Amino acid sequence: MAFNWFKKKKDKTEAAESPAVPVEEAVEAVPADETAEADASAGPASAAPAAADPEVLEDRTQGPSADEAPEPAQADHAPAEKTGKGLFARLKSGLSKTRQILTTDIDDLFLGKKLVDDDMIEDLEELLITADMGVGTTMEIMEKIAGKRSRIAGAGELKKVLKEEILAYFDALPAPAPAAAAKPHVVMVVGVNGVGKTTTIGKLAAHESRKGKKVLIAAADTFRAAAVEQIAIWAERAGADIVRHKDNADPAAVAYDGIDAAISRGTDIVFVDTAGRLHTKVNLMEEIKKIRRTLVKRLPDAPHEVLLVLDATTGQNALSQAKLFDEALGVTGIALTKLDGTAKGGIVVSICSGLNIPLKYIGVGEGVEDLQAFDPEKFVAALF
Ligand SMILES: Nc1nc2c(ncn2[C@@H]2O[C@H](COP(=O)(O)OP(=O)(O)OP(=O)(O)O)[C@@H](O)[C@H]2O)c(=O)[nH]1
Repeated sequence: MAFNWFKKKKDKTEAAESPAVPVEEAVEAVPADETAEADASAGPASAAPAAADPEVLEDRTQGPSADEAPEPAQADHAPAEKTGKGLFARLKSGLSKTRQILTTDIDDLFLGKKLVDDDMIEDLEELLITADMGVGTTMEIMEKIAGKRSRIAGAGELKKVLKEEILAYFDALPAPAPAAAAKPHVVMVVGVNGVGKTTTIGKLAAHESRKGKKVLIAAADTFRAAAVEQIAIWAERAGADIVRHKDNADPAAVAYDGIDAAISRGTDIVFVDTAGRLHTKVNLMEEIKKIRRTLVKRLPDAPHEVLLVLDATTGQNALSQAKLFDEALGVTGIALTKLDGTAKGGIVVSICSGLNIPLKYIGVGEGVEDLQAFDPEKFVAALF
């Protein structure tokens, strides 16, 4: 069976294996103009913590389960949604652009047809690439589907097979390392500018606070003045402490003081915000590495997590960024934001198949409850 996509396979494999995006391009993925003034108004003002649902962000690798967690510290926060259904609805709505491709467009493939034919295989391949599953992953999935084509009668069955294949990638992921039972537990948050680091920290802080944890944020993104203001608002709303210095202070000093304060105050968890952009991008990694070394100086086993924030709308470039940050810092987990703003939600599959780093959180909107612990089953269910 010589399908056209098989003919194209060699070219595509070569394309997939071509050098990744150059380092500088990768760290400069988000044009400065687009995000330079992603100011405080984009943060808590428009995305005030509303839901007091401890399940929203249950981190499957650490701490007590949502059920075991103490009552939220801030009972006055009116829970927007208490049920898993509400969260799932949010997830589903956040993934609607990608679902349009994977559901509606697959339904369309079968218009006037009952069985999978060569044209359909070709069109499906295009759909998966469009959804940003990545060339290599798409080709693997297509091979499996081509092998099962005689058993696939109708769009429903095709989607079922696709779901199974996608889940197989998630199942093959390494189990996240068990969280260190350290106090304070230090999470260093990194990523290029504008991906959503500050916002993600705000959401995580709100979540931890609601679980009754004492949270401190070290505002070490001293490069962008608005970032400190933005994180300060999130901290206040989350009931978290904040350690901040003057604009353009040494970020490593802020990080050090943050850990220092956390130790003396008996803080449970510290989030260290970092800048995503410097005057010279060459120095970016050096500065972040310095922050890491400084954390170690004050607390030898810190940071306990290095959470890399990636923006789903940057597509495959996110993978290049992940490799770069991993080489420099040893990334322990990924938060993938802005899945709601893209039809390229297949990037989740690319990340899980192309990197050996657990995907811990996904962002499907700007609200606190829209940052969710990544759950493969729910994700796939929401996608189709
Ligand atoms: N739609 C949507 N927007 C998001 C999501 N996560 C973050 N954002 C928005 O992305 C924008 C940038 O977020 P920030 O948290 O400021 O990004 P940052 O990485 O801290 O930026 P720098 O400080 O410049 O490095 C803000 O407007 C956020 O509200 C998400 O999951 N969905």
